[in-house]
Amino acid sequence: MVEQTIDLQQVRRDLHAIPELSLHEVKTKAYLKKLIESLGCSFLETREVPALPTALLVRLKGKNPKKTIGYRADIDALPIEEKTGLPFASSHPGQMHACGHDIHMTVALGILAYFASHQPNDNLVFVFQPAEEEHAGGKQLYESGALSGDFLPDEIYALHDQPALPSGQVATLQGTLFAGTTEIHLTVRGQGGHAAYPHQAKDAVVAAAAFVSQVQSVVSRSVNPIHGGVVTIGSFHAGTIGNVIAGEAQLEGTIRAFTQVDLTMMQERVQAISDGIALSYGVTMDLELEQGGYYPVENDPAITADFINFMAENPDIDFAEAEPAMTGEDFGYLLQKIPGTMFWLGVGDPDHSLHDARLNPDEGALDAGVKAMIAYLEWRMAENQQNQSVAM
Ligand SMILES: CC(=O)N[C@@H](CCC[C@H](N)C(=O)O)C(=O)O
Repeated sequence: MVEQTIDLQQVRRDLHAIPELSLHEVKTKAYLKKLIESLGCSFLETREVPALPTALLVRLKGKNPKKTIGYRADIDALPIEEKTGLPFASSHPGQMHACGHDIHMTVALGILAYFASHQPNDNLVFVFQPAEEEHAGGKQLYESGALSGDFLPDEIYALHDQPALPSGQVATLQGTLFAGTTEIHLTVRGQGGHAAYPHQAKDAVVAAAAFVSQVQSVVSRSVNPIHGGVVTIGSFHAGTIGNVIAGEAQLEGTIRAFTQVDLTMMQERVQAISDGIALSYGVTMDLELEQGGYYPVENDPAITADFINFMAENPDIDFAEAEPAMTGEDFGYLLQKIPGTMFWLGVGDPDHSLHDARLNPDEGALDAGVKAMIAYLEWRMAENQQNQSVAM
């Protein structure tokens, strides 16, 4: 029987009300820090990350540590105007926890609070990571060297909420769970002019529109259909008024695939299309393809087999095998460095997807997620104790 030592629903609502964009998670970090300090735990220490000031690492020293187990929660929000109408909706205009990172943080805090009052056998390191949605905070954190010494986990876990799954359901798979992604940042520069004299201008809207249309052929013509892939342009800004030809257009997008080989090939195709547009439309295409922060999320085979067996065999846990998804996650970068498992936690809102302004996760999932992870970690640590004593 696991008793919650913090009010999960209240914590989630507090965090939901103060969403902050990637690398600006100042209030969020202050909230996390205050709550963690209020636990008054004698075997808890925190580590700051000067290179990534909104990150926070927390270590619980184990009673008889054989391993250090990591648990990561991302803490940033999205530039979306919330449309849930909830009483605890975002108090920050144009910013929303529409990807459920408020849920991620609350589950992490629930696990942390439990082990702060029930000292674990192994060391536990909680990673509150900024900038998952953009700027590859996981990569930045790792490269800063903060996950080192006592704070370097032997294995690491993280969840992502999933509105399409029933509330509280845990789901994952052995192998690649999420795609690798590359952000697209494009500025098209032409020559503005009067709408009536297109021959004297270089229309950035027409060139950018051609780019948007032509990159659709990358997935349909260049990617093996059995492999799958995504090219989405999610943002397109240009022009000021209907009778002026725009001289500049700004586009943002994302390229996704399940393997680095496909991702690299797709990047090359997007680059080639961009070069071709520059030539044929007489514009400058300033194309930036962000590299390396969002690797495919590859679950470690052995650790994930143990995780799946435990979850599937536990009668108190609703477990399902997951299908791979085209979502990206910079936890994929951490999994390249530290073996571990990422899993979905169902939050039962099938009418709204992640990144929807109306997303309203069921809060019952918080308790289920915390209990499932506590049960798993206790079992895992007991196994570690046993295995180490047999080996000695
Ligand atoms: C789970 C989720 O929604 N993650 C984001 C990660 C963004 C990756 C990167 N910034 C990109 O846009 O390619 C997602 O959009 O899948």
